[in-house]
Amino acid sequence: MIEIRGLSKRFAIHNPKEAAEQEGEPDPRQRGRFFHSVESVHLTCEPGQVVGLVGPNGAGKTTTLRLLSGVLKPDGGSILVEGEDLHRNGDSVRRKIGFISATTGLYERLSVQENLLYFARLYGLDKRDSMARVEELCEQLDLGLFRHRRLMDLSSGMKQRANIARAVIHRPSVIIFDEPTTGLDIMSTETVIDFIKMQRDAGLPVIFSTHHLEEVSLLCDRLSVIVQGHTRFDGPLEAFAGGRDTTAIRHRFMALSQSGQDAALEEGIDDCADMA
Ligand SMILES: Nc1ncnc2c1ncn2[C@@H]1O[C@H](COP(=O)(O)OP(=O)(O)OP(=O)(O)O)[C@@H](O)[C@H]1O
Repeated sequence: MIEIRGLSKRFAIHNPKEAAEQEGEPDPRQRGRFFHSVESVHLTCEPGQVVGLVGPNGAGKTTTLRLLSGVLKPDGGSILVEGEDLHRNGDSVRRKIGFISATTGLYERLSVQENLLYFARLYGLDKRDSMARVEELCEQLDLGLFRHRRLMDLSSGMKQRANIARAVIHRPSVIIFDEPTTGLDIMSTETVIDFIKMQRDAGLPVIFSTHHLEEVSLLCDRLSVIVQGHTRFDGPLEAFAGGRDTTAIRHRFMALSQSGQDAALEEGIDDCADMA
């Protein structure tokens, strides 16, 4: 199980004066020398559940997932993974996590198989187990035909599938994927969606961010909506829009995004009354 409570993260602004003088609506998250990327984020994901993390551009999804993966350190709040505090037991918790984002990458000059074997060795898998794991993941992610090609010779969809294989080579017990299907064609998207379902069916908690509400409707048990650094909804998908209808989810999402932005501008934000 993953539990995030009251998470916050701010970044120092390179040029605070110039940023404050920019044209357009001022961003209420810029205060003094800091930009408060994540201000109050809550999220729960049980084993065998898929949680969709959604929000407008710049809402704080990637920052949240990077905090959750241990890549960034929070300024406040807590992250518990299977009852362990990420920032007290960093190494042990990070080993439990399979994380991909736009910045996690592979060695371009190595083949898919060479990359996977390299990362398997880093995680301490023995030779036979590493090979078995590579076979298994190449089959699950439909990479068999490309496993001996160098990364630099692959399309972005194939690279993303190889990237996912790398993220889970060590059999993590928690899956965190940042926009796993962005830029993928229909076939690759299907492969990634099926892979997420496989992880869920194996009893793992899965959190992924997306802009595709059809994926939310198809995959998610719970939804977490972030607007301007604040969680505005965290609960079962059914409670969000009364079902799985994509149009209803879209309407509710649009309304929540607008009211979240208005609330952020007015300051004094209360956490969402919808939270279940
Ligand atoms: N290192 C950083 N320094 C300063 N600001 C940052 C930094 N990282 C993120 N931000 C800001 O924090 C806000 C949230 O960024 P984040 O990437 O988490 O949003 P997001 O919800 O993932 O957006 P998108 O949907 O566009 O990917 C943005 O305004 C971004 O510019």
